[in-house]
Amino acid sequence: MHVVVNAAMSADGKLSSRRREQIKISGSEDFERVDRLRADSDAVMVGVGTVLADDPSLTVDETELLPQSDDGTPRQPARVVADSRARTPPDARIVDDAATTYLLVSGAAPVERIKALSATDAEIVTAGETRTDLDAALDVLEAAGIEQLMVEGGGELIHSLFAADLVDELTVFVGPTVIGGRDAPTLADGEGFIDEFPALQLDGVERMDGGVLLRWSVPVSEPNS
Ligand SMILES: NC(=O)C1=CN([C@@H]2O[C@H](COP(=O)(O)OP(=O)(O)OC[C@H]3O[C@@H](n4cnc5c(N)ncnc54)[C@H](O)[C@@H]3O)[C@@H](O)[C@H]2O)C=CC1
Ligand SMILES: Nc1nc(O)c(N)c(N[C@@H]2O[C@H](COP(=O)(O)O)[C@@H](O)[C@H]2O)n1
Repeated sequence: MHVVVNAAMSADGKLSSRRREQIKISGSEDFERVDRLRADSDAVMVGVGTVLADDPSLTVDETELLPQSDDGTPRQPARVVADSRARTPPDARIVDDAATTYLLVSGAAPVERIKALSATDAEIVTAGETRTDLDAALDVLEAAGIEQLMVEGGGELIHSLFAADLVDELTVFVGPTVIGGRDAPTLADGEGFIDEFPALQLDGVERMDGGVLLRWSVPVSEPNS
């Protein structure tokens, strides 16, 4: 599986405000690029923090970019939520019938939450005891035919993916604004690294929407000899 993390951040590295409300950082050119990246991916993933904050649909707007299903309708990429305790609301847009949705829960998810979500069309994948085991869960997705996985955030999930060495590419739009706030989400939150910081290779820099798009890849780490 190829994992591409994509996000938009302010010039000071924030994904949204301290109120955790979605902020429009990208301009039209970047949003069109994101739409194409979604269309080129087999699935689009977020953490449940993003679902609770933004209620995203994660669908492709330009449906001409999509392949056709057997019934002739455009086939949207699947949606994926890392959701250890099954906190996704059953009426969230991400579990509507626009696309297949996988909810990656852990063994700690309360039975009544799982029951409520089982009434939606979402497929529930259990991996990990108290927190979603991303390595194991991504293996399940790969077995289901997901070869390119796009991850849109937020900062907790992105940190965990780097910590588990699961990221292949990182694209970041850095927009022309300052959000500030010590508690505002950043590109990689979680506990943070104190050594063995993930290394990146810069593959491209492009001016866009008054900001800049940075394309990074994650070099394959050499096994210890
Ligand atoms: N500017 C941008 O491109 C984007 C901004 N955002 C913003 O990010 C914020 C949400 O980000 P966060 O609060 O960091 O939440 P998040 O979206 O990263 O979700 C974190 C949650 O995912 C669940 N989870 C399950 N397994 C996990 C694992 N192994 N590792 C980490 N988390 C796991 C946990 O419940 C955890 O609390 C919102 O304010 C949203 O607007 C989100 C996506 C894109
Ligand atoms: N790429 C990008 N640029 C911005 O300026 C943003 N605010 C975001 N936010 C993320 O986009 C997702 C919303 O998806 P839908 O449009 O509802 O499909 C969600 O994950 C936001 O946090 N992204």
